[in-house]
Amino acid sequence: MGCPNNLVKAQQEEQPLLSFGVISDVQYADIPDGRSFLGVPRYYRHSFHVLHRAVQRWNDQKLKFAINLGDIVDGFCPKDQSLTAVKKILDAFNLFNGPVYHLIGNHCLYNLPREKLLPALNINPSCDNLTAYYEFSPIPEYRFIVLDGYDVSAIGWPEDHPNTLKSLNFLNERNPNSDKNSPNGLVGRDRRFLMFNGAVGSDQIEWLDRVLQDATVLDQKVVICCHLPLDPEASSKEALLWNYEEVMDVIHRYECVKVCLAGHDHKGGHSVDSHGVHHRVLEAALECPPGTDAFGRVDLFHDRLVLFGTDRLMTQEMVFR
Ligand SMILES: Nc1ccn([C@@H]2O[C@H](COP(=O)(O)O)[C@@H](O)[C@H]2O)c(=O)n1
Ligand SMILES: O=P(O)(O)OC[C@H](O)CO
Repeated sequence: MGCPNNLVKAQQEEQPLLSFGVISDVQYADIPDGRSFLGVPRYYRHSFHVLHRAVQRWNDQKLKFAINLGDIVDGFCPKDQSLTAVKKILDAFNLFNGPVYHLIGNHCLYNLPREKLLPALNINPSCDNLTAYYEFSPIPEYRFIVLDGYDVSAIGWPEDHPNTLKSLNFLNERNPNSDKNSPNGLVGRDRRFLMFNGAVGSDQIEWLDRVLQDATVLDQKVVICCHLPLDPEASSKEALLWNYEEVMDVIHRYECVKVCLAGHDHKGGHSVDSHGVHHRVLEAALECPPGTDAFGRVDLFHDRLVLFGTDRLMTQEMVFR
């Protein structure tokens, strides 16, 4: 685990309020190694071993919970094996001695429809509209908000669902390519208008606003989790949430949001935005060559959050404004 000396010292001096585990983009499939569209190697079978080692480490460290930032299975997984692959990954997560909070990603939705995926991931079991946003407060000082970045998207909903039709219209107006996953010709932040991305819908925006009001009243610090990154400085433009500006406008109305965690953009990244909010995109488990890892432990303090990364997942201290 790479860990600068001053962080080791800080860790020895002060006990965190709470520690939890993080991992993103396992994208497991029982298929040979491959590459991304841009040629980056992807190790579909090895990612299972990365997850397995993560869970062992989290148990050794007695972490209170874990967050999976999405994409547990890959879109190349043969569709008759989707359920088996999801079960294999969830069995590995279930070896963790604590709750695991899951986010959905585009690759999850390539494999299973929401009505199968959400119960499997124990997301919103009592919710009948198949949305995947929720919140939890593991200690009184902190609130975690999980956003559903595919709330409005052209994947994961039935073909004739209003969300699918609305999203296809949205993409047609912004991306002239016949392959709506191609950013060819799109410039700057407009390169995010791709089929493998999505948006946070209006109901979810209103809900987010209400939760942030409540957190403010309770004097809680907030960590936002979304599979899709929310800040262009932390991520490739191609990976951003379609309406990241709208979501960040809501977040910036409040002082309580300190950190946004994301996945999707496999190389990872970090930025501090104009309001002092940290954005940390996690390096993908899928892109770890055999024998290497990408997972982490996060320590929460009153004035900062420290991510201790293993191997390819970079260590990051995020001091609050
Ligand atoms: N620069 C790019 C990136 C992607 N695409 C398209 O998206 C698909 C998924 O990309 P992966 O990196 O996850 O393999 C890919 O098959 C392309 O259709 C693209 O066109 N240009
Ligand atoms: O996880 P994928 O395969 O959808 O890839 C997403 C891209 O890395 C976003 O830039």
